[in-house]
Amino acid sequence: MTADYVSGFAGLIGRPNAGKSTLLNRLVGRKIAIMSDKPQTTRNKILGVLTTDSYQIVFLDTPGIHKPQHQLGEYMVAVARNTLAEVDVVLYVVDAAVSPGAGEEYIIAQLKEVATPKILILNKIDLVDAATLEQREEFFRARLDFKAVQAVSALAGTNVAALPELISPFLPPGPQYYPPEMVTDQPEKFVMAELIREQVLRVTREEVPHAVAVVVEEIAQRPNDYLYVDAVIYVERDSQKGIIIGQGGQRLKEIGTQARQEMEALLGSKIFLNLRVRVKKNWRQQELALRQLGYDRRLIQ
Ligand SMILES: Nc1nc2c(ncn2[C@@H]2O[C@H](COP(=O)(O)OP(=O)(O)OP(=O)(O)O)[C@@H](O)[C@H]2O)c(=O)[nH]1
Repeated sequence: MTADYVSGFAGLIGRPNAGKSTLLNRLVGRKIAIMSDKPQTTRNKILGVLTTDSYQIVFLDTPGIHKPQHQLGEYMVAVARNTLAEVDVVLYVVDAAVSPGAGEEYIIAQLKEVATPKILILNKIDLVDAATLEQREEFFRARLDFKAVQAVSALAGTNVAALPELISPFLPPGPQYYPPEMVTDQPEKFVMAELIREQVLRVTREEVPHAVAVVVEEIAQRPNDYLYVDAVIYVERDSQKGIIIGQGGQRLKEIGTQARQEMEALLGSKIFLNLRVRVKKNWRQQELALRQLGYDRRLIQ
């Protein structure tokens, strides 16, 4: 690792079907984004990590941003926008084979609100001719200021290798957040956290807004094929803690039971879930995600 090492976060954004997962699989070189068939109501997920001798790029999903506001609630839109503002660079992936419509205009409007450097990725060039590609580039350039535009075919792998070199100039000096051998994060932890969070939202409905984060702190193998899972539900206020726990702990019990059953179905093993609720004012998803992997950003910076 060199003294001028850079590392940071690249936020991926794009309409469903633009090819984000395919691109990430190409970039990081392994099948990832395992939750892609779930509705995109999730918080940012770390999709993958690309580590070289001179930089480390952590790819973050920015879910929700492509959805119309009324489906999401203002809070979620604000969270998505905060992510875009917090990452070091935004990768906007578009399907060059289709004419940009209202969905793209919506994303463009969101991106206009943030000052983060943006890179446009025109995907699926294997399906379009040169004139169309030029038209698409003009369309997007006329609407947003991009630091770079790269035409790729995520499926065929064309030009994908050029992307990291376009991204790395926008990363600040920083440490390797993740061990170099780690291609993706620990997906099972993220999946489990997500399953718990879904149950929290389901059981509490409108009472607790989306101010909930879940961190799976430990997964341990126990005798008789049991997996011990230790998880914390973070909320921002004491009142929210009360809502989640419920009368006599009833709600927390329901959340835990449902989440455990889903985990068991997904992982095919028996699970003992130890679930707690903690109040943490102004939690930030990136910090929690790093913590989930055993890193404390405050300690390593
Ligand atoms: N021809 C062609 N097809 C592509 C390319 N990249 C992705 N696809 C296809 O487009 C479809 C959508 O790709 P995904 O990677 O799942 O898209 P996504 O943006 O992750 O979609 P969501 O999960 O809905 O957000 C899949 O059928 C891919 O095989 C490409 O470069 N060329």
